[in-house]
Amino acid sequence: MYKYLDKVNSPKDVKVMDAEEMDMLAKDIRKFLVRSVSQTGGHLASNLGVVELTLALHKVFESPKDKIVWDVGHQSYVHKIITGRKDSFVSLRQFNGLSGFPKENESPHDIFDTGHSSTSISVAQGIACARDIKGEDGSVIAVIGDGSITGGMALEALNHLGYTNTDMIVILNDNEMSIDKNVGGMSRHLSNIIRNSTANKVKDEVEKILSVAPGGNLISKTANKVKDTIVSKFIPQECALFDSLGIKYYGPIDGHNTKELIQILNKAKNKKGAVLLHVITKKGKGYRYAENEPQKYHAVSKFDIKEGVKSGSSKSISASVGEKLVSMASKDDRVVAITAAMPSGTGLNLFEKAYPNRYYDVGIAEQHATTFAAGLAKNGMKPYFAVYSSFLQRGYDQIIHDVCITKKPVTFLIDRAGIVGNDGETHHGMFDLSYLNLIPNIVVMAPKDTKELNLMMDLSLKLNSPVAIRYPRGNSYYLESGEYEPIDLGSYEVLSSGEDTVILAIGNMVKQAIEAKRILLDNNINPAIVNARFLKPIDENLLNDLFKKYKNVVTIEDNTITGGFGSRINKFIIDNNHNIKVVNIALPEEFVHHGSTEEIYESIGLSPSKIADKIKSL
Ligand SMILES: Cc1ncc(C[n+]2csc(CCOP(=O)(O)OP(=O)(O)O)c2C)c(N)n1
Ligand SMILES: CC(=O)[C@@H](O)[C@H](O)COP(=O)(O)O
Ligand SMILES: [Mg+2]
Repeated sequence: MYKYLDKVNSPKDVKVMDAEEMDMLAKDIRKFLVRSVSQTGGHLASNLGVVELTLALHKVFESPKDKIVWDVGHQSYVHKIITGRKDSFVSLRQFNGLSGFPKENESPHDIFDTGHSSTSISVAQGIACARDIKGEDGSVIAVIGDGSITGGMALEALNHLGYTNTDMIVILNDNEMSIDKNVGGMSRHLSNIIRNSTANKVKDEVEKILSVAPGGNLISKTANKVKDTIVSKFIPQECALFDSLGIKYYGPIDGHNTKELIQILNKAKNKKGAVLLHVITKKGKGYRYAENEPQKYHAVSKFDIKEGVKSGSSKSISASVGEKLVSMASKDDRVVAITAAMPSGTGLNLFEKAYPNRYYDVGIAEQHATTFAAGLAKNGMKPYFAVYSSFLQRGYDQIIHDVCITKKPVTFLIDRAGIVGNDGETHHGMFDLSYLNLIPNIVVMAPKDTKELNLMMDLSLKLNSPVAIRYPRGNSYYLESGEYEPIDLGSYEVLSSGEDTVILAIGNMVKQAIEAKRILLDNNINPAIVNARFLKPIDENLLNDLFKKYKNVVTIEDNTITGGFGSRINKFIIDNNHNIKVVNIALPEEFVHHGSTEEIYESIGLSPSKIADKIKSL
C-alpha cells in the first residue's frame, strides 16, 4: 500500500536510504499520518511539519544510543512510526492503545515521557551531563518548537546550557506557530532571523573559510577559541542571542530539504559544545487544509479527509466562559483576560476580539501569567487567568507566593479539570482540588453545569480575594431549565432528599450523581443529592444538619482521592464528632491512562453505574 513506508520497521531501514528515497518515504508518511489521524483523532499539523526532520535525525543518529528528546511530544508520531510502532497506529490515543506522547514504557526509542512543554532542553542537558560524568559517548538531541522555547523552563535551560557548554544539540523547530499564533519577543526575534536569512550565511561562510585556514581544524582548545572569537565578530545581530548565551547557532535551515538537513546534522554531530540548529518547517505540510489552518489541525477529532475538519454545532464550556467574560468586561472595565498560549482552547479568543486592550497572551508561561495577574490586581484590575488545570501546576509557587499570601483578587478559570480523555496522564486535571485545598485565602468552586459556572463568575467579580473556578473539558450542558438563583459564598444546594445516604458531589460529578441515583431508584435505594459547589469555604451549617440526619455520606469528585474535596469533608466530620459512615469516591492515587472519558470513568469507578454499585454496597 505504501511503497517506501512498507519497507520501514526500524530506524535501520531509514539509514540505508538516500535523500531521494527518504523524500519518497516522507510522502508515504504524510499520507499515512492523514489517513491514520483522520480515523483516531490526534495531533496532526505538527507531525506533518516534522517528517523530513525526523527522518534525517534517524538517518544521522543511532537511536536509542543517541538520545532524541521531543519537547511536548505531540510531534513524535513520525518517530513512533519509524521506530516499529506503525502497525499500532489504529490504537493511537485509544484506551489501552498507543499514547499520543513519548512513553518510556512504550519503546526504548522514547527517551523521556512528555506532554507539558519546554522540558526537553533540561532533560537532554541532564542526560548529557550524566553521560559525561560516566565517561560514556553518544549524542543527545532536544527537539523543541518555537512556541515551547518561549516557556520559562526552556529559557532557564538555555541559560544553564550556555554556561556548561555541554556537548549536545538543540533543534529549534520553528514553524512560526504555537497552537495559535506564536507571540512574544522571542518569537519576534526568531522571525527576524528568518527574514534576514542571507545575513546569517555570512557567519557560515566565515566559519567555512576558517576551517580550511591553517590551524582552523586543529582540535586544540586554543585554536578553536581563536576561531570562535573570529566567527563571533561576523555574527549578524539577528542571531547573536544564542551565540552570546554560549550556544553555537546555525540557521535558518530548510526543514523540508532532506539533503541540507542530513548535512547540517552531521556537522552538528561532530561539533564540541552546545549547538542550536534553527530549522524552519511548515506546520501542516502536505495536507492543504492543515497548511491553511494549522491552528484548527493542531489537535483534531476524527474527520473526513476530503472534507476536512467540520466545526461541531455544540458550544464548548470554554467558549461559554469566553462569552461570559466578554459580557462581564462590557460592564466592568477592570476585567482583564490572560492566557498562556491557549486562546482558542480556553475560549479567550473571543475576548481578544472584543477587548484587545484588556487581553494578554503571555506565551507558554503559566508562572509569569500568575504573577503578572497578581501585579494587575495590585494596580486595581480584576484579572481572569484561563488555564488548563494540569498546566497551572507550573504556576503553583506563584499562586501561593504572589496571589494567596498577598490576597490578590485574581480569578483562575481552571479549564480541563478532571479527566480530559485521550491526551492521558500528563493532561488530566486531577490534582487541582488537592493542590488548592491546602492554600489559605483562596475561594475554590466547581459548578454543576454551565449556567452555574456563569453565576460563579459573577460571584468572583464581587469577591475581593483569590478565586478558582474549575470546570471540565467538553460541551456546555445544563442540568435544569429556567433561571438559577445567584450563589452565596460557601452555599451548597440540596438537589434531592432521600433516605439513609446523602451524596455530596462537586462540580462535574453532580451530573454523575444524578445518573447514579436514577439507577439506584430502580433498586429501591434513594440517596439524597447535594451540589457541593465549594471546596472552600464549605457549607458548615448544612453539613451539620445533613450529618445528623443521614447514616452514610458519599463524597464524589473527579480529583485524586488524596487531599481534595473528600479529605476536607472527612476532616469536618472528625472535627465536629459526627457519627456517620463515609465513603470517598474519587480518582485513584495513581496516574490515569488515556482513552475516552467514559471508558476511563468506567475503569476507575466514576461512571454512574460504578458509583451506584458502591452506594448499593453500603
Ligand atoms: C506547560 C504547557 N502549557 C501549554 C501546553 C499546551 N501546548 C501544547 S503544544 C503547544 C504549542 C507548542 O508550540 P511549538 O512548540 O511551537 O510546537 P508546534 O505545535 O508548533 O509544533 C502548547 C501551547 C503544554 N503542552 N504545556
Ligand atoms: C499537546 C497539548 O498540550 C495540546 O495540544 C492538547 O492536546 C490540547 O488539548 P485540547 O484538545 O483539550 O485543547
Ligand atoms: Mg511551533
